[in-house]
Amino acid sequence: MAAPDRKARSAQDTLALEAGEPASGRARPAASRRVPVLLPLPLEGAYDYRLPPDVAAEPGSFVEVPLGGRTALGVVWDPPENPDPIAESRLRDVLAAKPAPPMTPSLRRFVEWVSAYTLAPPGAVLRMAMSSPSALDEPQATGGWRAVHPPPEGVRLTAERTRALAALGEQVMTGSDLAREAGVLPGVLRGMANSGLIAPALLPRAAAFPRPDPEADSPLLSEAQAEAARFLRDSVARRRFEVTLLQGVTGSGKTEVYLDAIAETLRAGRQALVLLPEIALSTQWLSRFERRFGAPPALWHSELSSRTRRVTWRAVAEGEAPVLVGARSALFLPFPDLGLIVVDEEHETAFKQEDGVTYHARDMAVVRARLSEAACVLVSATPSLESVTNAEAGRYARVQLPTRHGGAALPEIRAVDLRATPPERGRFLSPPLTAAIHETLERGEQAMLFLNRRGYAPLTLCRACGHRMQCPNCTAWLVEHRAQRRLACHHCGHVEPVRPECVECGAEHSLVPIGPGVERIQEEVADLFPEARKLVMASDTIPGPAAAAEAARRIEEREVDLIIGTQIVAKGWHFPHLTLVGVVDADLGLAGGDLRAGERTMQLLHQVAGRAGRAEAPGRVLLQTFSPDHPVMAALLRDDFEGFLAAESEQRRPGHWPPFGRLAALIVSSEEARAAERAARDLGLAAPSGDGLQVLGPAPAPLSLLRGRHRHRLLLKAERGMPVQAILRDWLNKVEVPGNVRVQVDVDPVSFL
Ligand SMILES: Nc1ncnc2c1ncn2[C@@H]1O[C@H](COP(=O)(O)OP(=O)(O)OP(=O)(O)O)[C@@H](O)[C@H]1O
Ligand SMILES: [Zn+2]
Repeated sequence: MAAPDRKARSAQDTLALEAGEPASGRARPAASRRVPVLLPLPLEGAYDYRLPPDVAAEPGSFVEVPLGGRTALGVVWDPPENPDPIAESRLRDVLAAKPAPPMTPSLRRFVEWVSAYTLAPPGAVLRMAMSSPSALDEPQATGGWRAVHPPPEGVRLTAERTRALAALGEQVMTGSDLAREAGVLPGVLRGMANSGLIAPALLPRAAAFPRPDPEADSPLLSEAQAEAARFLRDSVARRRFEVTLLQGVTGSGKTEVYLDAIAETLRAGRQALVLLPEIALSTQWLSRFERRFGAPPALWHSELSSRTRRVTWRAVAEGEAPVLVGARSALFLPFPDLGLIVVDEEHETAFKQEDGVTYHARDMAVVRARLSEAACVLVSATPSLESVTNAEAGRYARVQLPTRHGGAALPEIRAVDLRATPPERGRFLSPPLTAAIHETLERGEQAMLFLNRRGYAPLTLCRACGHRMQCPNCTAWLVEHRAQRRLACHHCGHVEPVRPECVECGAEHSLVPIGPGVERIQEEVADLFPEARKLVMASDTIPGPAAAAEAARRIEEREVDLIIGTQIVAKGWHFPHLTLVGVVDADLGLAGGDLRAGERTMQLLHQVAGRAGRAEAPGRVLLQTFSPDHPVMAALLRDDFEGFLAAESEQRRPGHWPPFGRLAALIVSSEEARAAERAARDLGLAAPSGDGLQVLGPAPAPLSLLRGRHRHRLLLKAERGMPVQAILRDWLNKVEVPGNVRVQVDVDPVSFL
């Protein structure tokens, strides 16, 4: 395998001590084979086991093996190129093979690739590919009841029993379904079973996922859409790895275009995977899919029940889930024949996983597509500089949709200069914005106010002593959530009640909220527009799919006049009656100034703006800003996303910043401040050097305390084409890090906190 070193190690070598077992194996007939088994544990590599002749397993098979004193599940891996075997006598036996389709070679290569790229142990990556261990067992048929024919003689048929037999007819039903449908108590069914009227039977295994029909209801595509769709269909039909960047203005109908590519994948009998950044909020997307294909897709995200996970995982492995829509973890599902991967809103930072195995799902989607000989489509109105650069270099194809669908115009974007027309004291909405809301509501249209901050106020300050309410576990202010009467840390979840007095100086009624969150804007709007029906959309008010669907319904059916929301309102929504978008603080994302602050702000504001005027009525957007001349604002006002990216490239290219160079971060953390600092210093002293390489830091992280851990950061910057992983591996090998310190490796970091 690529990454780990597989020095003579066996389950026994490392775990015998722990389990207190003697290191000797039982004698076995010669017909046994030696096989490497990768376990879903953070180990350096696969362990060797002996495969007894009566256990049928091949590379990819899921197997049970002894590990220390217990049994573990693993995957038979591929024989290493340079075997460095441990003694035959010390091998332990594979216990059994699981009745599940073996892991395909392409998924095994993917696990290795992700491990080598991210420096995560291969077993930690494998763990993501074994996310539903119970799916490896044969699906159990559910027990139910059938009617006995002919009914035994002399058994009394009450009205209830007759109803139950009528409800049952010729089918097999579960007891609870039957009782409900016949309107009888379970006791009635027990009596019927005792007297032989009904008998146990197995329910037929229902197809968990109906096949989406590629011809069910395809819309008439516009000329531009049809051309783009043809390009993607051809790409799918070539059955080889290709990446296409599908770039179209907001509301141009990109979704319909890639749904067409999914239809082509279905016709080819292959599977399609769609990655969405916020699957829980994608209710409009799901109903659109169902309309187009006459059946829902399979879903994959962290909130599925374990039963649904099991059924879905198994269906994917058996090729029974033709289209799967999921969060980033769906990349590790066992598709046997993946023909297409779509990454929608490819610019979204939500695709970066920050804990555990640190990977970027967009980038790994490209890798998975390559290893599966599949087409890959990256979709966005505001693509990342990474993807645009790849397209310009010819590594990706690029297809564009320059206009909105159905003749809708793009919204007009204007700045409100807060220096010239400030809000009243203690308020946050300027006169031009409130006037625009007024006009919009008068016309019976909907308005949306965007502020990317949850809660009431981001900072609570004591007027008497100047104390700022801070999280005890993090370098962060506590955010007031007035509705719940508490202060919360948005990093670790710490909450405390709002107190009448200052914790520092004891002064009473001296605490004042500083700055707005969406709750505070809602309060201001309630004051200004008491009649308007309002809806706050933030992750705490829209916690899941049901709430998102209900919010979307209320907006579509015009039960809402004014929407106040955080970044969740920027995502893909299509609200035909929404014509005004007001951005309360357009400068917000520019503070802090990490590498991509400008790009991200541009993308976010462009996406929010894109919610306005998507149907007949024209839309407009007002950006409240203190710096209307900032390049980001200027580009938004000129509607010049391309120009912005070009300028951004020119800034990053000379210094070899991504995507013109590579970055990798080391985050050193410990509950003990001194230990973290010392380890960071040692890593700094051992830092690699050379042409085209630079190490920045160590320095305390901006979030120098997070969940009670003290944090320091180092950043490796390398020119494109340098072997970053090998450099990192050498570097880490040089430094002994004590057990109470964790060093997290983040290749291609997105966050610098
Ligand atoms: N060919 C078509 N026929 C009928 N309706 C269409 C067609 N194409 C797009 N639409 C409709 O136009 C609207 C906008 O399309 P869609 O949401 O796909 O745009 P988008 O490019 O994904 O936008 P965004 O990037 O802003 O999310 C949707 O309501 C969609 O159903
Ligand atoms: Zn905290």
